[in-house]
Amino acid sequence: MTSPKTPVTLVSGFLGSGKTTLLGNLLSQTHDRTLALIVNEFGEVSIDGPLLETREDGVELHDVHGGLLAYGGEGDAFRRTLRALLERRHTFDHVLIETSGLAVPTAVMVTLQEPEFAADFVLDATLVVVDTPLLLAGAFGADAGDEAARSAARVFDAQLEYADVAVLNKIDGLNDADLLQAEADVRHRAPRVRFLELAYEARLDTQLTLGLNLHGSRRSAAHHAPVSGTPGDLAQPLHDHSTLDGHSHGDLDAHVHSLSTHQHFHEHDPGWQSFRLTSDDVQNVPELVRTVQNVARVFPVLRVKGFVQGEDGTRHAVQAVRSRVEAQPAPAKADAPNELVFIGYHVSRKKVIEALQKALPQRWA
Ligand SMILES: Nc1nc2c(ncn2[C@@H]2O[C@H](COP(=O)(O)OP(=O)(O)OP(=O)(O)O)[C@@H](O)[C@H]2O)c(=O)[nH]1
Repeated sequence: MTSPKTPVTLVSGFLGSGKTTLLGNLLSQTHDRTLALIVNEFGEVSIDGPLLETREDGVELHDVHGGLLAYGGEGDAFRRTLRALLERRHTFDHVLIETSGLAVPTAVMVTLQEPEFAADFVLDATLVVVDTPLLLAGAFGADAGDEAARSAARVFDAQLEYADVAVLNKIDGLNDADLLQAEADVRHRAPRVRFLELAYEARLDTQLTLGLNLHGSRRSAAHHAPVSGTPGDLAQPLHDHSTLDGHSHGDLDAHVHSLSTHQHFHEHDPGWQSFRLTSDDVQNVPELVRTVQNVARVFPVLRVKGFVQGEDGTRHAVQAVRSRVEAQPAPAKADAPNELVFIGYHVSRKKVIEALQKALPQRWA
């Protein structure tokens, strides 16, 4: 008897939308199944891997950093990882894949449909994590001011297009009117998204996230049962299932068709660049936070993340999404460098170094 296919959930979402935070919370909440996690980051070093590594025992983490999960290049690293997972398929129940904030999930979807993998893995659902305050602020508007914003809008729209579930994240400070507006925005931009979920403080309901079976060939009406229990009005299914057309996400064959006709989405806008800076000095963390904030205001830097050693000896995780910067104590790690990864659009490494040099006594290079 052949064993059932292992479900795979894809988690996409623009840079800094909260994918890693949501996954970290999901891992610590999920006790009824064993998860394998593949994380892909844009940039030459992994920051999310270490953040997730410390979370939970019994989760196997595969870090495919260095670019976008896509055809060729990193796509081969992804295939190698999938092959490694295939060999130990009996040791976990579900695979979660976090794609980079600049990736569109189609490349992963296509790879899962290759004969080598399709016999053992099945796409469960594709989630897109939405930075709701940024959406409401118009940061992903097609008519947004600069080229960086327009490129961000294109990536975001392509991520929405292939999502089954849109997760409205970072909603802690929002009121009902904001949430209704965000729902309307998502509905308008992505009429094929099937479900909206609200993630309060980056927490998702496991029942509404894993095991949705939205792409399996033996789907039944029953698989929607848990979704009907979604809390809150906004979390209702966006569509009557019967109204979905053949091009929709509801059917494996339809997907093959739609994916192969949309391969151009894999082409990555070369304007997006990342670089890593390091420092040998201990850092005045509040001062560093202020400086990173200024850098993000002055330069087209949309994301900064890394770890630094504070003057009091505490290691901190630094996270910036646009000019919103925070530093939180992180687990100590001997000999870990002070490192910050900057991701931006046509951003000059040299100018960012100069700006840090000007504002801080510590040397970054
Ligand atoms: N206020 C608030 N902040 C959040 C929430 N979720 C995530 N964040 C913060 O947003 C920042 C980015 O979160 P990540 O989880 O690293 O985002 P990501 O999508 O994995 O980022 P990339 O992998 O770089 O694209 C961090 O500073 C988080 O603490 C939330 O629900 N509310």
